[in-house]
Amino acid sequence: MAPVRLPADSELPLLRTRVSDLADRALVVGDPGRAARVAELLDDARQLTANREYHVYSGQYRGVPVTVASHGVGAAGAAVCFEELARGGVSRIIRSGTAGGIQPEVVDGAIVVATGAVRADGISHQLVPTEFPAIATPELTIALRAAAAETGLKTHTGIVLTGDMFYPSDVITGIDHAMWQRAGIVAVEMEAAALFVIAALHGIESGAVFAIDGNPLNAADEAMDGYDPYREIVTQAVDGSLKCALDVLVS
Ligand SMILES: O=P(O)(O)O[C@H]1O[C@H](CO)[C@@H](O)[C@H]1O
Ligand SMILES: O=c1cc[nH]c(=O)[nH]1
Repeated sequence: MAPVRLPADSELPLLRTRVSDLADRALVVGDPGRAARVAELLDDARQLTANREYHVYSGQYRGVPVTVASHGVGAAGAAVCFEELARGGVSRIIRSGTAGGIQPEVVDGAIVVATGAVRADGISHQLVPTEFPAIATPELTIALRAAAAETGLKTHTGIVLTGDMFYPSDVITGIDHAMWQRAGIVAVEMEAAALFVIAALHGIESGAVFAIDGNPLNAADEAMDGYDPYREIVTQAVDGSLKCALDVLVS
């Protein structure tokens, strides 16, 4: 079955955006509030739609048309956003999000560029078997790493872990962060694997850059009791990673 491409005059069922209003390049973020803040950085920005967790804007960045869309928390809902953008003809998608550090040196305020993602999410296995790797487009990864280095913030590059569990249950811990630390995983988040897999299946480009908002193992806080992503040090890294994502999106 060839990847679906929708006609320009159709509307994406859940993003509720007309295909003809989409730019060729899209920045995706989890938080609708962050999408609104990114829209303020664009010229001629206009909000196309706000349906469920999906808030969609189009505008121009450095003279290049771009779309910004929020996808919410979790790979299954985010996959709807990524799939509809691809069906609508978007050919480059970059995710800019927050993530927790897994290696001891990956701490608050740093930027992480993902080379690929561990597929510990629930949706990507239903799209293609586990043996299929979740990898970012190498050219975008290299460009994101160079852009991150320019921010002056501490940056790391490597494989991230995409999981569905943010808060562990008190019955059993669902993700063995220490094991993934031993395997060299840099950071943990919840949507990148779905993006990389869906983009690969559609034959389009994808990349991801993250602001680190904590380190559950360093803090001995796998229960995430002390989680606070709204501190100034995290906001600076979020702004830095958004700028990297936009610069590479239009490069
Ligand atoms: O900051 P965003 O892009 O939402 O990304 C991260 O933050 C959320 C959890 O707080 C998850 O969506 C995770 O992937
Ligand atoms: O999934 C996530 C996102 C941000 N920070 C974390 O620790 N985990």
